[in-house]
Amino acid sequence: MTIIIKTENLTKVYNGKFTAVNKLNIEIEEGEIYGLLGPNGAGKTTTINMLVTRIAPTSGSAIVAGFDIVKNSLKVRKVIGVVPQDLTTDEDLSGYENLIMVSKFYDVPKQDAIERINKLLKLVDLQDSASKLVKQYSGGMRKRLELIAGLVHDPKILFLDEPTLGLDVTTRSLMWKYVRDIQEKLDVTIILTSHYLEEVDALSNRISIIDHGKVLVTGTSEELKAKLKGDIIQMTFKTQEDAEMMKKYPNLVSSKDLGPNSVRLTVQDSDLEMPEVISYISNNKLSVTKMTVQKPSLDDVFLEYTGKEIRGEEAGDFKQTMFNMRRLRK
Ligand SMILES: Nc1ncnc2c1ncn2[C@@H]1O[C@H](COP(=O)(O)OP(=O)(O)OP(=O)(O)O)[C@@H](O)[C@H]1O
Repeated sequence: MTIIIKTENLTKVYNGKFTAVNKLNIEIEEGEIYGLLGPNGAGKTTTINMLVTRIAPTSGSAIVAGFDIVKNSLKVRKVIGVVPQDLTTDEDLSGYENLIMVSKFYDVPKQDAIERINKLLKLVDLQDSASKLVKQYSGGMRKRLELIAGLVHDPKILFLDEPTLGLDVTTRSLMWKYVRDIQEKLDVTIILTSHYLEEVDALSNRISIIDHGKVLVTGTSEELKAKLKGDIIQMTFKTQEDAEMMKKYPNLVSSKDLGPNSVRLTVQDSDLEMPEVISYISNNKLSVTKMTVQKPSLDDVFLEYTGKEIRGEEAGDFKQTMFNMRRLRK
């Protein structure tokens, strides 16, 4: 395992008083897709801006592909690609012309550039639209073009800032396929920031959750979910008395009120616990109108570590089982 990015106590203080990134220590492995997750203002963009040498750290250091971000910033810039949140391609040029322009900016020799561009266009299925003007592209095509524009100079590391912001759900998941293909076929390390939890979950080999400029936890999605130790059962009853009675169920890790007549229970393992829960409901003649069982999602992990909720547009992350109480009573 080779570490391609390493930060040591990386710190950014704005205007001499506001610490946006606070002694941040991260290690990113070569070839991985690494997701940086955090609530608004957590310090993600500031961290990325320091790593791509856009802004200088106040203290601490970082090595990117063997180069110090302060002492060797020009060398860092040659080995990284950056795909910012905002669109950068020129609408009045074709996709191909845009990529040629980028290759000139990076001094890529002409023949190498042509070969590389053709390969990249093919990789994201844009080869047939390469000569069209960008203003004729759909939102998804434009994002794909932006993605490969960051790869024309063959960087070792690609920084992707919110790669699917503003795309619909279907186009977004198609984009994930292209990001995965790029990581596999071009052997590039990808650093991803996104506020779509399901995106970070689907793409990243490892995730760091950051808040107040510090790493709170790092691991694979499964490792992070496993840290929560428990599954969640949400129930709504006909009366508040029944909901209160349910909170007395003996095998709980924790319980929480969820509004009128509703509770959220955490149990060690819902698969093992459900028969007991159902017996308890039946023995105590509780009247349940709705029950949902869910394995911990990245949402729950995020909530646990940051105390805040972050929500993508769709919560497709968790296994969910609905129990109809009429069936339970049979
Ligand atoms: N140039 C600046 N001058 C002063 N404060 C700044 C500057 N840039 C960012 N900040 C502050 O630093 C903190 C971290 O900002 P940053 O943009 O890095 O967070 P973020 O995690 O990327 O948030 P978001 O998801 O909202 O983009 C915020 O409180 C922000 O207001």
